[in-house]
Amino acid sequence: MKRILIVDDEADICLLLKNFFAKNGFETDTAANGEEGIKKLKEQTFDLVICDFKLPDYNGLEILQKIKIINAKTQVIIITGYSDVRIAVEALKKGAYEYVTKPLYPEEILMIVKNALKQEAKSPNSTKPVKTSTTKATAPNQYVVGKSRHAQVVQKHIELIAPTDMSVIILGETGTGKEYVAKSIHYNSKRADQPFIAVDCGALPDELAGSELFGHIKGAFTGAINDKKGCFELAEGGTLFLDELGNLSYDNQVKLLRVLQERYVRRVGGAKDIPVDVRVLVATNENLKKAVSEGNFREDLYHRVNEFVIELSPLRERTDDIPMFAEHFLGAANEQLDKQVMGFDKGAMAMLKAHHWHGNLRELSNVVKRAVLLCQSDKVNDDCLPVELMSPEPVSSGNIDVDFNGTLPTSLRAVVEHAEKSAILEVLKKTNNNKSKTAELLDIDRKTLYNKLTLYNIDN
Ligand SMILES: Nc1ncnc2c1ncn2[C@@H]1O[C@H](COP(=O)(O)OP(=O)(O)OP(=O)(O)O)[C@@H](O)[C@H]1O
Repeated sequence: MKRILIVDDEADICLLLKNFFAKNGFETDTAANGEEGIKKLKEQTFDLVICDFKLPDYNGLEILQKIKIINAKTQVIIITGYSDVRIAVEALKKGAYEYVTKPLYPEEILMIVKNALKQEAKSPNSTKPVKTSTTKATAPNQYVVGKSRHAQVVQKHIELIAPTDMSVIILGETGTGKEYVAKSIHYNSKRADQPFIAVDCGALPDELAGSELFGHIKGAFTGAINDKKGCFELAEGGTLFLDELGNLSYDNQVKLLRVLQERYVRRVGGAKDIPVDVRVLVATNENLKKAVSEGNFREDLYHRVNEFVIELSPLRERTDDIPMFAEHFLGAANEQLDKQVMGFDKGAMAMLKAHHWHGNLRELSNVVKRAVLLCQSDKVNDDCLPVELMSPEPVSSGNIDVDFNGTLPTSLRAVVEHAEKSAILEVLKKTNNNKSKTAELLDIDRKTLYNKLTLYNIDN
């Protein structure tokens, strides 16, 4: 029986999840803070941890790091508020399996938990922060090109560059699809039948990076109990995708440059040069050029990998692509959740197009998946979308009408009331007169909202 640890300082959430997972055939335990969770993880083995991002003693990234040190095989799912999506994405980079946003829907977490545990069972090597991808996982028909001009240009570049052996730097914010582009280059190249190996250099601890990339021989360091191939050898004949290249230590940058120039690797502790034929694609969401000028990234390595650049725009700058991706994610979610949601109604699509999407396609995919899960009708409507999507800009006094038509207000109280009424009217408009959502966005309860509607003579 798989074992799950739930770490959350909200006793209700712990209890709800504990009972729900117990009913679904898991053995569960809970901890009210990070320290207690760590203690339990040291004493017992858990297959998976569901952990709140904001604990009284640790934040999600800190606790994630500690969990992975105790047992790198333990899958971690982070619970976060919607506004923390950017930090949650950071957690994914540091080895979390997935993040879920509040409010929690047990069915949604159950699905994620099952997938996480399946993946763990399938890949005995998952102790290593190395992701290997197979043809199946990247079937070209899952790749959406998009219809914006930007997407069309990117596609042209992929087609142009794929058949060559050139190194490519893929630039873009988190979740813009850099790894997808790398896979598309690989599967459109003559190396398509050979391995595609992805390494997240951002998740590689410095002391492990050399061995992960170049391999090691038995006895090279404490813990090197066997000879091990590195990613270059694993990718032989195929493509190696180095994500977050900017995070590689200077020392490993030197070694990497040597491999790229001389086309052989030497395992850590080894004396033999092993020839390698590997195409290297790299991605970064940092400004590598700036890192070079600041002396944090080797200029010679930068020039070596910079044979061609593909830059992916943030989703908010190519809103024409949103409907197509949303439909694609909807199809995937229908399949995964065994649902038959037909599409999005006008209001929901308008909200998707207006949102800022800090987490880009990854965030859109998660939002659509949850919407499909919650959807009770044939189309996704605004009720199924996170309330945060209702107000693309945070409600602030800057948005609120405080104009008294040139006359001076009679009292400070009148100013407050005027601002309050304007804020309520504005949010009601944005939510299509939905009282629950209006109250939620204004952070008041429904009763208070109704009192204020009466006070300010607002129709309801
Ligand atoms: N072209 C595409 N077609 C379909 N889905 C895509 C495409 N590009 C990205 N996605 C979706 O967006 C998610 C994030 O993509 P990907 O991992 O490639 O982004 P990334 O830029 O490499 O992210 P990070 O910087 O965080 O590593 C994918 O899991 C997939 O669901």
